[in-house]
Amino acid sequence: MIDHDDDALKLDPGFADRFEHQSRPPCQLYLISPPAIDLGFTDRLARALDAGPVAAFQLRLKGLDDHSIAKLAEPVQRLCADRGVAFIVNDSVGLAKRLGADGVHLGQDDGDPRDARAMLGPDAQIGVTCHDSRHLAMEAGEAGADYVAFGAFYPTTTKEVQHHPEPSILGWWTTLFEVPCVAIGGITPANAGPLIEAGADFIAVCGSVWNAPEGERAAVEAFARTLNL
Ligand SMILES: Cc1ncc(COP(=O)(O)OP(=O)(O)O)c(N)n1
Ligand SMILES: Cc1ncsc1CCOP(=O)(O)O
Ligand SMILES: [Mg+2]
Repeated sequence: MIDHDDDALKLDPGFADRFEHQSRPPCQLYLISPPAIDLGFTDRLARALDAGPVAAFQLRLKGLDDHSIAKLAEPVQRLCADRGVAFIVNDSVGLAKRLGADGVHLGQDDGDPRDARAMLGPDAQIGVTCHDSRHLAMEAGEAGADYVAFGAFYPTTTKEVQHHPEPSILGWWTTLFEVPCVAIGGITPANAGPLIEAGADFIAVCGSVWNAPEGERAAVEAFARTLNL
């Protein structure tokens, strides 16, 4: 078992087998939906996805029940599928299953990744929020997460946050583990550099794309330049 003291960082032997020995693919963009959308959102999403490489899109609609989200999801999911972008559902394993999504993102109160795996199967992408905690990240890795997410690195108005990791947590993770890590929270084309250099496998972004004064197309183009894509 993992020692519950972050400073001790003791790993079980099985998990240690997943130590990193190879170079990693370049950092990619993970786009998160605005907290609320309407049926016209697909035009904006198409502009964003056509502006540069986007590895994954997360449907994160807070305050709606699964049935309402399912109705909004259908054209969004089709658009992602047409462009080869992984479609990830936030919070709800049941909704991810119902929609046949590519994966689900789980916060610390959104359920156990092992239960999600049992419901969604081996091919599902399961991500887990780990805030600023090495311990939570190792727990998520042990539980079979496909990525761990650290944040919020920068001030954000998209979500009330209590944890602010240093970029060095990304380097620590990538030095030790193969499971990809996602950096999130207030990331813009202008401030993403230190997170990419520290080792983020993905940068997850919301407000800097959907609230960009110059529009979502220009924002994704700017991220593509920052990422050298
Ligand atoms: C990629 C990614 N990282 C973190 C989160 C936050 O998840 P959670 O802590 O469950 O908070 P809500 O997003 O549900 O408000 C995320 N959604 N995606
Ligand atoms: C969902 C979430 N989890 C931690 S910060 C955050 C908000 C990300 O949105 P933004 O890119 O606008 O800060
Ligand atoms: Mg959540």
